[in-house]
Amino acid sequence: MATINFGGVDETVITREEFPLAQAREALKNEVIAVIGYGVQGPGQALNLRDNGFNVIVGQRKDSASWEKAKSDGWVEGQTLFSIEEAAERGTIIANLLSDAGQIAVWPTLKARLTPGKTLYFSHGFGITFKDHTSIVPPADVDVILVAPKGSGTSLRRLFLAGGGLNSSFAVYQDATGKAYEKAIAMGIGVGSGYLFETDFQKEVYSDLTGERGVLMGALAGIIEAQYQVLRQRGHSPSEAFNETVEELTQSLVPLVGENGMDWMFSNCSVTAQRGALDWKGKFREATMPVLNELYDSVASGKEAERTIQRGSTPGYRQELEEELAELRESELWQTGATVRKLRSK
Ligand SMILES: NC(=O)c1ccc[n+]([C@@H]2O[C@H](COP(=O)([O-])OP(=O)(O)OC[C@H]3O[C@@H](n4cnc5c(N)ncnc54)[C@H](O)[C@@H]3O)[C@@H](O)[C@H]2O)c1
Ligand SMILES: CC(C)(O)[C@@H](O)C(=O)O
Ligand SMILES: [Mg+2]
Ligand SMILES: [Mg+2]
Repeated sequence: MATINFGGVDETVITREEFPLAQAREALKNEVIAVIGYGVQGPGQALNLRDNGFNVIVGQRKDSASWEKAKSDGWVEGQTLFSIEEAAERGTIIANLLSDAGQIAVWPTLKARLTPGKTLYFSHGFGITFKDHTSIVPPADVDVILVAPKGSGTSLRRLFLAGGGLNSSFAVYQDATGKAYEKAIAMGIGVGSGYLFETDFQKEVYSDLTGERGVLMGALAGIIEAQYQVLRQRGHSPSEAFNETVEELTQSLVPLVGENGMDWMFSNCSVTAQRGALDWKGKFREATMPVLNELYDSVASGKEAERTIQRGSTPGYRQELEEELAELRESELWQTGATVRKLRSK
């Protein structure tokens, strides 16, 4: 644990130096970690845990595409790859990495195998926080912990392979054994996190749902569409509109922000750009603040959870999502993007 000053505010966080991998392995040496679900976060966490030397098994629906993917990632049927029921039976830490809506249908299966002293692990505060909608209420004699990597499972794995890590939040909801806190931190290190910051289940889900619907995904996609449309309507070519909206953002400016902050990116642009961007930044902030507050209210009221569950438990929903993503992919904007990406190396 170290107290670190974040922009003037002290926070207690855990770094990999303070809680090294060897300590995490020692803390979980008697545990069998059953990763249930092999979608996006499942593979990232299971493979990182396995490569970090933990005792890991995977539980997944048989005869699904994810079952085949697990096999091709080296999980062996009957040894490290099982049905959900069998993995939950064998696991002492049950890592519930099913989709948030899918967790509802599978909950009775997991609950029946959560014998005293076991640990229930999540990567989202969704199921527990919105228990009025999910009915996920763990038995009192199990530990309930959370590690939520702040990024895609794909990036978690890629960064791990490159020697880095995604920062994760962690939380303890229920400490039946007195060891829940240590287990949560050890799991955080095991899955390949960068630094770990403490939260609670409600704060995790409120911030996560806001972030992904806001700046990280929803607002990003929306503002890109708006600027592209304005440029196209004002007579600019697809190439010009796309480069000025997306390609430059991803290839030049956001990497500079990631490297050394917003002012660093600004200072690597012309003074003309800096003056204009500083003048317009406030307008964008003020214009989006009401939308972001509306979004937060929608999350906190449970409306977003209700919709996630309602849509996510509708048969054919994955197909519906695929169709919406295909529509995005086939739009002029993103078709232009595909062409621009092909031309990158030419
Ligand atoms: N996707 C990410 O990178 C990411 C990042 C941080 C946290 N999370 C959280 O991690 C958890 C897993 O997310 P994900 O995106 O990997 O999930 P996902 O949508 O990819 O689904 C994971 C697995 O759940 C299975 N599944 C869904 N419904 C099922 C059902 N009824 N019965 C049996 N299996 C079922 C699917 O086959 C799939 O293999 C969620 O709580 C999510 O909020 C995800
Ligand atoms: C990767 C994200 C957006 O951070 C995660 O929250 C998710 O739900 O997939
Ligand atoms: Mg999320
Ligand atoms: Mg997230």
